[in-house]
Amino acid sequence: MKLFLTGYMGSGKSTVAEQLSQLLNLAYIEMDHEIERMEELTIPEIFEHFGEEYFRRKETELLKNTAEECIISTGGGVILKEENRRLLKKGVVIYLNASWDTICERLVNDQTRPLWNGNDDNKKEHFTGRLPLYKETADIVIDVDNKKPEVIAKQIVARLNSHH
Ligand SMILES: Nc1ncnc2c1ncn2[C@@H]1O[C@H](COP(=O)(O)OP(=O)(O)OP(=O)(O)O)[C@@H](O)[C@H]1O
Ligand SMILES: O=C(O)C1=C[C@@H](O)[C@@H](O)[C@H](O)C1
Ligand SMILES: [Mg+2]
Repeated sequence: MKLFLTGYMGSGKSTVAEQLSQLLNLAYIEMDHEIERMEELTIPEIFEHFGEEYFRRKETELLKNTAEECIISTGGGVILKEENRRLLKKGVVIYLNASWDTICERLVNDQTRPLWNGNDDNKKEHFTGRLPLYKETADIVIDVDNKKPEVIAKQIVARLNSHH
């Protein structure tokens, strides 16, 4: 079983992947970290030197090479490419649905996400524009506002048990 965690920047994919990995005793892969490790550069550096298109190609390559039995914490933009959305269908896609207010609270001082920039209107448009893609790709939707990571992980396990 391949479990993909999806959601906007700051929705908690990386945090929840770790909790879920303990509960299910499954290894987890953090796509952003893997790409940073392979490229020997940070994400802001990759975007700065090679551009977003290059980063997106690396994401697709990595998606094609993920192991069968694991949890994959995806990058927030993985749902942008049609090809990626098709690759996600090979596993169970769990969308962490966070509200705009929650995302803003969590990312208020964040400097590590190159696409979290501009004024509030730009950011909100970016967030809103992606929501249909997260929804369309999801097998399971988990609302994450005001929940602790361990609660979210337990809810995911419960939903997986009732998911066929
Ligand atoms: N359930 C939660 N409750 C409170 N804070 C949380 C929760 N989940 C994550 N956070 C905090 O929110 C921030 C973003 O979380 P995280 O890095 O896991 O998000 P992400 O979805 O992996 O983002 P990205 O797509 O940019 O990698 C972190 O500071 C994390 O500690
Ligand atoms: O939402 C996005 O497009 C991104 C999210 C992060 O996880 C990183 O993959 C990168 O900063 C791009
Ligand atoms: Mg992350």
